Amino acid sequence: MRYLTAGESHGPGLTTIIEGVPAHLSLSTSDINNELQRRQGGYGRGRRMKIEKDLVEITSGVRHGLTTGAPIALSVTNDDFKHWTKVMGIDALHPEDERSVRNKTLTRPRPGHADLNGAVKYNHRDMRNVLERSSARETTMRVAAGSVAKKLLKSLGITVGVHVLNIGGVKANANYRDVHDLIERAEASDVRCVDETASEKMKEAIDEAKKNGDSIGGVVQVVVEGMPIGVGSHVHYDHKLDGKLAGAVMSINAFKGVEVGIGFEAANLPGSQVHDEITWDANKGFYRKSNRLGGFEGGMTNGMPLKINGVMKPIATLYKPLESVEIESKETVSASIERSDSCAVPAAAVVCENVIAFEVANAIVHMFGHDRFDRIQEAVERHRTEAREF
Ligand SMILES: Cc1cc2nc3c(=O)[nH]c(=O)nc-3n(C[C@H](O)[C@H](O)[C@H](O)COP(=O)(O)O)c2cc1C
Ligand SMILES: C=C(O[C@@H]1CC(C(=O)O)=C[C@@H](OP(=O)(O)O)[C@H]1O)C(=O)O
Repeated sequence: MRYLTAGESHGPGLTTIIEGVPAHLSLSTSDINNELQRRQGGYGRGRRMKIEKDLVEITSGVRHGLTTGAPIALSVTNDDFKHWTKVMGIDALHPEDERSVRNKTLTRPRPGHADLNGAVKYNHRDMRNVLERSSARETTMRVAAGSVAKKLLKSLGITVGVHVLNIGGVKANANYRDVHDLIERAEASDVRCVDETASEKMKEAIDEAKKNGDSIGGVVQVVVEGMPIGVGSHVHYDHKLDGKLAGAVMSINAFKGVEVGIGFEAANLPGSQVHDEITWDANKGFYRKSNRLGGFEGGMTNGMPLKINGVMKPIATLYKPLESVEIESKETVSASIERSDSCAVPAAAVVCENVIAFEVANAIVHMFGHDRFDRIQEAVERHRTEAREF
């Protein structure tokens, strides 16, 4: 499976086309809308999310509630476009609209954003041409594509959840029974954190950053339970699933690092405290007593829950802006200020969950490869039985 996205932040709307989704998978608009709604929420979001009501339109690839095997095309309207019709118009600029466009022209690049690099690359004197596409508004469609993958995984008994581990240095005590408990508790929290005490402190940290015209980042953790053993590959670098997941996480706006299992902590510990001992039981087959390696060995799943952490840097647009240079006059100035979130970690957690779901589902379709979802279901069940009896 693969997908492309298109759309500008304040343009008419956003689109994705997903190719390779097997036929006969049950899929409804509400499966997608539920995920889109989750992405819009979370403490620390700015005013934009009050303007938008992200609702998907499925325009191909689904009939009578089932996928057909054809490309699935999804679109979401930008409700904010009505305030931007002159600035973001598709037709050639009309002279009487020039003033409105000039008012929104971006010439003071924001450190930490794509503004300057994109402008030099494409020779844009108005960096709005860069901002509009580099904006995380695009993650709406990544979540839409991921929600189709999540539906596929759910139908195979695989559950994906996410929670926030750290916001601005406030760390959560990440105790949960299983992924279902994690989901219930994280979704009940304004910051998607299972630790109620830490949730309150995280909210205070967000308020404090906002008050100071500053921003904060954090760490999110995606957990995937129910994975069959051996998904991914040890034989080709580009089929190693942990590598694919790391790439997917790093491709999210503002994500600067990825950890699998205990991640960077492995550098500080001896092997005896890192590797997960192998054990066997007549009912379960092979399993591990611990899960420090986050469900991966040799680029493949080992049957334990997948645990992937993503690190998000603080939001780049600052209401107390950093120093920059005006690109025409070359004068030292304060960077441009755009309406902004003060912390998007709880929202970005949903993006992280969905991009991971897409890669995991893709690896499953690759391994159990069929055009028909019912055949994939049978093949996964057979594989689970064989693994148990191995
Ligand atoms: C869900 C989400 C919301 C974001 N909201 C904002 C925002 O309101 N303002 C901002 O400057 N950056 C925001 N960002 C981050 C920027 O999009 C990101 O820093 C920018 O695209 C540059 O990419 P890079 O940080 O990966 O280099 C957001 C990111 C995500 C994932
Ligand atoms: C629109 C979304 O997030 C936007 C991401 C974003 C950025 O610079 O990445 C900047 C802000 O855009 P605006 O200036 O229009 O408020 C966020 O609101 C969204 O997540 O749907």
